Amino acid sequence: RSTPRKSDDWTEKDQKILILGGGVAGVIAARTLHDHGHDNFVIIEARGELGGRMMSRTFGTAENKYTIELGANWVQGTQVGNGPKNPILALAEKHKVKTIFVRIMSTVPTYDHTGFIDYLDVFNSAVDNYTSLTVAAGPRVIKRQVDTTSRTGYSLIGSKPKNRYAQVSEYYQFDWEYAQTPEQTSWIASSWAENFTFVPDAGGFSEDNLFAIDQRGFKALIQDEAKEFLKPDQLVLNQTIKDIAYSASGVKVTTTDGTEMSADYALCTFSVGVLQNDDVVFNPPLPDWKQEAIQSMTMATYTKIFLQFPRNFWFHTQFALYADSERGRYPVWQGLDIEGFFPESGILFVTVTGDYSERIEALPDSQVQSEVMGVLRSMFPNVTVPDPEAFYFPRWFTNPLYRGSYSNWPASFYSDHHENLRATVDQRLWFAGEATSMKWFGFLHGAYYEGVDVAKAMVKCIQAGGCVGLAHVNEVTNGRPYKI
Ligand SMILES: Cc1cc2nc3c(=O)[nH]c(=O)nc-3n(C[C@H](O)[C@H](O)[C@H](O)COP(=O)(O)OP(=O)(O)OC[C@H]3O[C@@H](n4cnc5c(N)ncnc54)[C@H](O)[C@@H]3O)c2cc1C
Repeated sequence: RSTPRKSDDWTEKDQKILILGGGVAGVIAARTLHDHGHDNFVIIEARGELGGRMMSRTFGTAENKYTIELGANWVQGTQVGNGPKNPILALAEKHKVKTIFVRIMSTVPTYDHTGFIDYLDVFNSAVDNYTSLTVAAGPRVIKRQVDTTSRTGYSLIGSKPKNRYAQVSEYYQFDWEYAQTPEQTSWIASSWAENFTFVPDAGGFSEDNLFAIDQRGFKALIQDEAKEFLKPDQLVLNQTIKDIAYSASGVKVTTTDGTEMSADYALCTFSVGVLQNDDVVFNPPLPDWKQEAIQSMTMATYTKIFLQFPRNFWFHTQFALYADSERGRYPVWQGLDIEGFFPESGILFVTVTGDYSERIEALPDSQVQSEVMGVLRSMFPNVTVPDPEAFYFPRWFTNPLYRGSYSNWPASFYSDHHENLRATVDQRLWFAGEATSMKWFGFLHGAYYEGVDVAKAMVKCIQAGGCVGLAHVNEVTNGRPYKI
C-alpha cells in the first residue's frame, strides 16, 4: 500500500501520513512517528537523497578533491556541563561525523582594498556592540514594548557604523549569522535566537561552534540516523510534488510525473521560501491567515563561493575580513587549507548574504569569479595571485526546492504570525521545519525540534481519532498601531 499509484479514490488512502520533504525536520518527524508505533508513513523527497539543506558536493581538480558543504556546516552551540545539549551535536557524536572546534571571535586578519590594514580595535568594538544589542532587547520583551529592526536597536545603543571598517565588523557579527542586514531583521527575535542557541545563562547550549569536515558530508548524520529505522517502502526519492489537495477528510499529493499519493494526514516540511513562491500549489488555496504568516516571514540567502588554487598564498588563520566601500561585498573569507581542516587543499571560500547573494545569483559564474579575484588581488597587492583551478557557488535563492537558505524574522512578524505559520490547516495538513521553530528558526536544531514536536502532536491527534491540530488565530491584530 505504500507504492505510489494513480487514484481518485479518497476513501481508500495509500497511507496514514505523507511526510513531504526529507530534510532534518522530515527525517526526525518520521523517527518520532516510528518511536510512537506509527510506521504507516512515507517520506516523499524531490532529490535523490535525504538531508535537504545539509547538502555537500565534491570540489576540486581531479587530483585534489574534497567534500565541501554548500549548506549547513556548523553545529551551532554545543553543551556546557550537564546543561541542554544541541541535538545535532548528539547526532554528530552518535554517527561519528568529523567536526572541528572553531573559535569564531578570535583574532582575525583584517584587509581593505589596499591590502592588510589593522582594524582589530574596530572589530572588537563591534563584538561588544552586538552583545549590548542583544542584552538591550531583553527588557523590551519584559516591558512588552514593540519590536523594531536591529538597526534601530543598534542606533539606540549608540552603534552607528560610519566607515567601511565599522561596517564590515558589524557585518561579521550580524549579517554573517542572520544572512540579512540589521534593517531587515527583528531586534527582539534576533536577540532571542542568539540567546537560545549560544548563551547558557539564557537557556542556550553554549557559545561554541563545531565546523563539519567529514568527507561523507555533514548530511551523514541524518542519513545514518534514517538508516536505523526507515524501511525502503517508507521512502520515495526523486519525486517533486507540484500539487497538494486537502480537505477535512484527507490529503492527496500529485508529483510532476503525475503520480498521486493519498493519506489521512500530510506533514509539509518545505522551506518558507518554497511556500512563498507557489512552487507547490495548494488546492484549495491556503486560508488567508496561513498565507499572511508565510508571506510575512523572510527567506534569507547565505552563499559560500569556493575557489581552489594551485598553492596557498593567503592568511594562515581560518578567517579574514575584507572591508569594501560597499557593505556586504565579499566580506568574510575562510581558508580550509590549514592544519586540522584540509591541508594542501588550496581551498578558500568567501561568503556573501542577503541582497548581495540575490545579486550574484543573477550573474554568470565568470563575472562573479572575476569580481572575487579582483578583491583577492587587492587584498594581496604584493603577491602574484594565480587564477583558480576550480570555482563554484550554489544558487540557493533561485533553487525551486529551497528559494533561499534559511528563514529570518523581520520586525513586522508577530508571535501570532509565528503561531499561524506552524498551525494545522483543516485538521489534516500540518507544517514543520526550521522556520516554524520560535526559539531556533534558521538552525538545524530548530528543524530537529520541530520534527519531534509536530510529529508528537500528530500522534496525539491520531490516537484521539482526529483533532483540530495546532491552533491558529484568524486575524493578527496589533491593538494600538495608529491613533485614529
Ligand atoms: C548555506 C546554508 C548554511 C547554513 N548553515 C547552517 C549551519 O551552519 N548550522 C545550522 O544549524 N544551520 C545552518 N543552515 C540552516 C539549516 O540547513 C536548515 O535550518 C535545515 O537544514 C532545514 O531543515 P528542514 O528540514 O526544515 O528543511 P529542508 O532541509 O529544506 O527540507 C525540506 C526538503 O523538502 C524537499 N522539497 C522541497 N520542495 C519539494 C517538492 N516540491 N517536492 C518534494 N520535495 C521537496 C527539499 O529537497 C528538502 O530536502 C544553513 C543553511 C544553508 C542553506
